[in-house]
Amino acid sequence: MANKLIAQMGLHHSMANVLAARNVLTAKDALSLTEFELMELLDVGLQEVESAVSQISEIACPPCQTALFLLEGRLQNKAQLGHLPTSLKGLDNALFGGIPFGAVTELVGPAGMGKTQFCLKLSILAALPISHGGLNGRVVYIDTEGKFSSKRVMEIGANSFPEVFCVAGKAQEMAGRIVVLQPASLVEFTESLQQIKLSLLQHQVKLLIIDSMAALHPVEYEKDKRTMGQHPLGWHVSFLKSLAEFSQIPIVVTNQVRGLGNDEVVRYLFEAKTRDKKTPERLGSNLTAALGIHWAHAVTIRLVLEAYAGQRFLKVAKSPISPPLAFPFEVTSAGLALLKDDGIEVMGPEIHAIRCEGYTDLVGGQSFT
Ligand SMILES: Nc1ncnc2c1ncn2[C@@H]1O[C@H](COP(=O)(O)OP(=O)(O)OP(=O)(O)O)[C@@H](O)[C@H]1O
Repeated sequence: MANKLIAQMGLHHSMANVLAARNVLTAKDALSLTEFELMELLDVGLQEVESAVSQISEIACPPCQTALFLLEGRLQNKAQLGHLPTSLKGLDNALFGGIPFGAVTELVGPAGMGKTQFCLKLSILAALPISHGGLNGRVVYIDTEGKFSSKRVMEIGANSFPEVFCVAGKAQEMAGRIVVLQPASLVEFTESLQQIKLSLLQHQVKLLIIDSMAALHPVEYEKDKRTMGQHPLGWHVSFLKSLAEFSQIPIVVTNQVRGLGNDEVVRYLFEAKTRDKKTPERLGSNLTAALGIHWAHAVTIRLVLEAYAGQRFLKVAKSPISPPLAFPFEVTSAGLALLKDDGIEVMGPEIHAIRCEGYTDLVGGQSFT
């Protein structure tokens, strides 16, 4: 509620314009200032400020409501709430439509498992015309590892949506909607995030991707977290959550895995028969998501991509609406493809690779908090 936009609150247009001109955009921006500070900043009288503050406060603090009221409201607003369909039928069914708007969704898994492939496909889906199941919007893709491949975007697009990508000029139009930022450091990444807040609304951005978040996480922190104090990505975690709420778009971030008691992020090459000696023989309970528990609590949906017995699986590991399901998948020239649309309920010990910190793990409902 603190992130509710003042522009959508029905204030008198002269007051709304003055607030916008002074960059007071959300309820939080306005209510963090005293009335006298607002008078000074906006150059208006006390009465106007009091009336605006009272209207903003009333809207920002909603009245009590019942579960029935919420249910009825949700049904009515279902179309507006929205999801970005992933084109993976089983996953979309499990998530009631796809990647939800207004929330942070995380893809976690070892290197080479397909997280970037999934992100590229999601970018295409967000850029596609609505008539083809897309969102007809722009995408901001923050590529912290320098792995973004336009060629692969074209390949996935042409193989998944030939009816769009094979029309002259359309592939270029779709690719032109994906804005790629490649920050070279955590400081640059922080600056990019601060700058895009307004652009998301102004430029019809329908999806924000950060691939990968773990690459920005300083390794020294994991070695010495007791003495280093605050989590280095603590601000980013809160900012992304509020950005998702504020912009009502889906935010997708990737995270890697590391060995327990081992600071290095695990590199796992799915095709390679020979593995790094440090990599556990079986991707078992020795792996954990590279960004720790603080991060795990901030994401609304966690999808784990992992391999077991020579097969890749996509698991819904954390979701407020879906049971823990696993879908076998492969990466094809058209991107990720599920081998089965019916998810396997993963409560038994048969599939488990990555510990999910901060909530119930898929293995036998055991909690690792
Ligand atoms: N053109 C293609 N056709 C089929 N499969 C492909 C193609 N390109 C990539 N892949 C598959 O995608 C995998 C790489 O996936 P991806 O780059 O998404 O990994 P990742 O999980 O993002 O890794 P990292 O954590 O290092 O970023 C390769 O192992 C390969 O199996």
